[in-house]
Amino acid sequence: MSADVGKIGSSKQKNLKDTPKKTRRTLNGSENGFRRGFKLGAKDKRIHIGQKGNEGMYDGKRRLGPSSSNKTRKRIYADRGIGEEVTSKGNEEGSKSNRKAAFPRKRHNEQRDYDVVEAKGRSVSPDHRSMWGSRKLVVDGSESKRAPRRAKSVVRDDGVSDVSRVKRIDKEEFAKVDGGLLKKHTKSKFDSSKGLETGKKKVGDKKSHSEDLEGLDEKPKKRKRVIRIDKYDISNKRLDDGIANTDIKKEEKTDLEEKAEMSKNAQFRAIQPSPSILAYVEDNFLGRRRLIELRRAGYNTELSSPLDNIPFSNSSERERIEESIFRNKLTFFAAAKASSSFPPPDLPEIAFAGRSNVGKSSLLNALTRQWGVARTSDKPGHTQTINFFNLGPKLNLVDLPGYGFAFAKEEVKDAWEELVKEYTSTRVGLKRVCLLIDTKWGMKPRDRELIDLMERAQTKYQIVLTKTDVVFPTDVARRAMQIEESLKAHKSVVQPVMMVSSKSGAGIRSLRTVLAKIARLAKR
Ligand SMILES: Nc1nc2c(ncn2[C@@H]2O[C@H](COP(=O)(O)OP(=O)(O)OP(=O)(O)O)[C@@H](O)[C@H]2O)c(=O)[nH]1
Ligand SMILES: [Mg+2]
Repeated sequence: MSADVGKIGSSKQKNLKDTPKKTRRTLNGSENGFRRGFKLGAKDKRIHIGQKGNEGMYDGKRRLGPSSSNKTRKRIYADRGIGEEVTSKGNEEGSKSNRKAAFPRKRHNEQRDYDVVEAKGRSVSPDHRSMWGSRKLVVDGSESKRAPRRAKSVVRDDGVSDVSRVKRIDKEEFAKVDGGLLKKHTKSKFDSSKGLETGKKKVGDKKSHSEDLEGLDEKPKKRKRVIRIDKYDISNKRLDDGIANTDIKKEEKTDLEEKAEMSKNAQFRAIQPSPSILAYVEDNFLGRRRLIELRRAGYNTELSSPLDNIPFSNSSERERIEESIFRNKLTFFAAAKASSSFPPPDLPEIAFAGRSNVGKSSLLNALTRQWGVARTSDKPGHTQTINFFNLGPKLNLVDLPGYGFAFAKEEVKDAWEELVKEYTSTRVGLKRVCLLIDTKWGMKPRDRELIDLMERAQTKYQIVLTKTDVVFPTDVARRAMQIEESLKAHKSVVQPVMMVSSKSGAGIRSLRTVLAKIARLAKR
């Protein structure tokens, strides 16, 4: 019998299979010089604890008797047949020193285990319970030998997970481990999975048990594919060479783009604005300004667009506008989606063109101090038709849809652009196109396209820098200088470049003066 103690043979397995489940439980174990055994008889369903004395009893009602007084070794064998008694002589001799190391005299550790193993509310004597607290799996008689890896699969091959198995052990107080036995491990906590892992490491002769377990493992165990990554290799080559290469190329590309962008920036910074432009910027408080600076200069910063110095948009306040033509009421009278729906050119017209969101509609309102007549939005593409406004008996103002980026379909945007091109190149009575450029971003290819078109059509146009309040004064001057330089050779452009901010009101008065002059000089 002792020779069979630790062996998990296929014959044993067979026996086990043949045996009814409930009566398969004969357990034995050894620990700390104690000997305990549980034997469940086939008829009386009793577990006899201890090899010789068998003082500890476990009956069908889950009651445990007192522990073995002779303190023989305790070991649990789950694979014993009904009525079989198990000895573990080999264990006794083989590994006393190991056991000492594994189970030091720390009673408090054992005590922890006791609390966990309760048989349905009934108390179990510490000596018995302690052996359940352990999850050490002993396959061989020798504890000091390590269990083969297969032992793990043996435990799991019966289709019951480790966790549920241990739970069952708790519940029934039996170790039902095929071909193995549970042994006390003083250090183990009652963590089922952890406990089994620990046991797996410590038990068994690897070679002999691999052979023994061969029959049990009919299916070849699938090995998980392990991707080994060299922690010092930062190239990521092993994962995907292709991806790494494209990434590098992309990075190079963006680097080049950045350099180009940087060089553009550097070019812009290198621009030396003329003293006249700088003086104009300073006089009109263009660019980003502190409120305290404006206050010191005598402007009322409580007003909207304080630099325009006109508090409200009612008619009495509008009387303060220096140019009489802009005191008139601004009235919307036509919207056109196609050239066929343009109104007759009865009055001279001044149009406002530019990219979407550049501030065309806002400028119309700022010039006339009539907020909300031309609708504005922070969403590019708000104005989608050519909108005609009348400003008194002598002038019409025209708000054009923007081009470039907008929240609209490509076809729709193309249609707007075509409409703008048609209007600016063919419209009779069009006296000037104010081409608005965002001061921060400067001129874009689409702006140049329109310029080229107006040059061909000999339409007079003037550049107006908008949103000057968001950049530094020197940058406003630089941008004006840059554009003036780039358009020097153009014939239809009207100098100088105007600079405004609808928000602060800076430059609005100057623009009014220029536009009012056009109206005065225009012939019907
Ligand atoms: N900071 C600042 N923001 C401005 C200025 N002018 C307009 N804006 C803002 O810019 C956004 C666009 O203004 P719009 O007047 O609707 O621009 P738009 O050119 O008519 O735009 P589309 O009709 O889409 O072509 C709005 O949120 C305005 O408040 C300005 O001078 N300074
Ligand atoms: Mg608009």
